[in-house]
Parts: sequence; C-alpha cells; structure tokens
Amino acid sequence: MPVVFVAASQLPTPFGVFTMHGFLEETTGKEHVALTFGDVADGKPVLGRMHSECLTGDALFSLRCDCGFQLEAALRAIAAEGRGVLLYLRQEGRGIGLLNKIRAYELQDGGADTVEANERLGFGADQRDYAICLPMLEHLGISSLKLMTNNPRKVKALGDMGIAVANRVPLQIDHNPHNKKYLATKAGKLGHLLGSLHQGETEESL
Ligand SMILES: Nc1nc2c(ncn2[C@@H]2O[C@H](COP(=O)(O)OP(=O)(O)OP(=O)(O)O)[C@@H](O)[C@H]2O)c(=O)[nH]1
Ligand SMILES: [Zn+2]
Repeated sequence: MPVVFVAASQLPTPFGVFTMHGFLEETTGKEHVALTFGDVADGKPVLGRMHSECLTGDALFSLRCDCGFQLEAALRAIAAEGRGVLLYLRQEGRGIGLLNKIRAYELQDGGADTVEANERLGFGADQRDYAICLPMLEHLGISSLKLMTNNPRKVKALGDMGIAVANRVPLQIDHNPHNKKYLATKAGKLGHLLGSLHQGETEESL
C-alpha cells in the first residue's frame, strides 16, 4: 500500500498541543492524518485510536452516531496519558463515501437500519480496509497499541498486519434518542462490544 509521509506540524487543541503528520495514499489520492502526543517511538504500547472519518459526526455535530464524541474522548484520553496516537482515516461512511452515507441515512429515515441501508445500496455493511494504518504506524515508530475501540474487527485487522494490540480500551459514549437504534444495530449486527447492549440483541428488543 503506497502511503507516503508529506509533512508534520504542531496542532494546538483545547486538550493539548499534538503533532500532526500528513500522509498521501498515492493510489487513491486520499490524504490521511496522524496526531501524536509525547514520545510514541520508545517501543512501549501506545494509547491509540484508528478513527474513521465521519464528517457529520466529527465536524457537523450530528447526534445520529457516536463518532464526534469518540473523537473528542480519544484526544482527551491521549493528552491525559501524556502519550498517544490518533490516526484520522479518510474512510467516510465505513468506506462508501459521504454522498452514499447520506443516501444510506435517507433509507434509515424511512426505517432501514444502518446495515440494511448499505445493502440496499449495493454495498457491504462495512467496506473499510485498514491496510493504510501499517505504513503510517511504521513511519511513527509504533509497533504496539493500547487500542481505543469497541470494534473487534479493528483489533483483528491490526493484529493480522503485525501491529500488536496489547489491550483494547472501550470507548463507549452515552446513548441519545437519535443514535440509540444505530448503536443497537452495531452491537447486534456488526459485533461491536457495547456495554449495555449485548451481541445478538436487535434494536427491536431494546
Ligand atoms: N454507511 C454508513 N456509515 C456510517 C453510518 N454511521 C456512521 N458511519 C460511518 O461509520 C464510521 C465509524 O464507524 P463505527 O462503526 O461507528 O465505529 P468503528 O470505527 O467501527 O468502531 P469504534 O472504534 O468502536 O468506534 C465512520 O466512517 C462513519 O462515517 C451509517 O449509518 N452508514
Ligand atoms: Zn459518525
């Protein structure tokens, strides 16, 4: 996977001053970002998050999902630890892109759940490929993570590419009336480990 490092700068945030590393995925032209805090190249497991882009949740305050809240919680946790990494991956809409995600939301407004909506549009439930993480982590000197996620498929994908996941740190956000069904579908159909929701449970049973 040809991913090249382009430039790095400081990124001051309300949580602390991160270093921002920019990468270009040459085959697609996608521009990815890593934020680091402290010394992450000392060989010890690094508190980390692989965050998939969600324009609506990360930047537009959407309550339909948990993305924006997870992004903020992850950056706060990294700054509190004094050391960590967040990869901001341009995989909008679980890999289907922003406009198709809006099409999927339109179907969800009509009653479909997040998986059914993707499938009705001819997509898989989750089209993400995490291969881009490897060259980014290698560039940063990171080989072992304490991974902030509720998604076991992320843990497996990193392990399969040789990045040790020393442990999984749950990153669970409170429900609201708008994201309750979405979170239940993630737990029931996509295998996410969400505390008060059990695998196999469907939104109808809540
Ligand atoms: N296709 C589609 N994508 C969505 C929808 N809601 C959120 N997303 C995208 O899903 C991605 C976030 O994935 P999640 O499944 O919430 O979380 P995750 O990253 O797999 O797992 P965590 O690490 O636990 O957060 C982002 O790219 C969002 O844009 C939806 O209803 N349909
Ligand atoms: Zn989201």
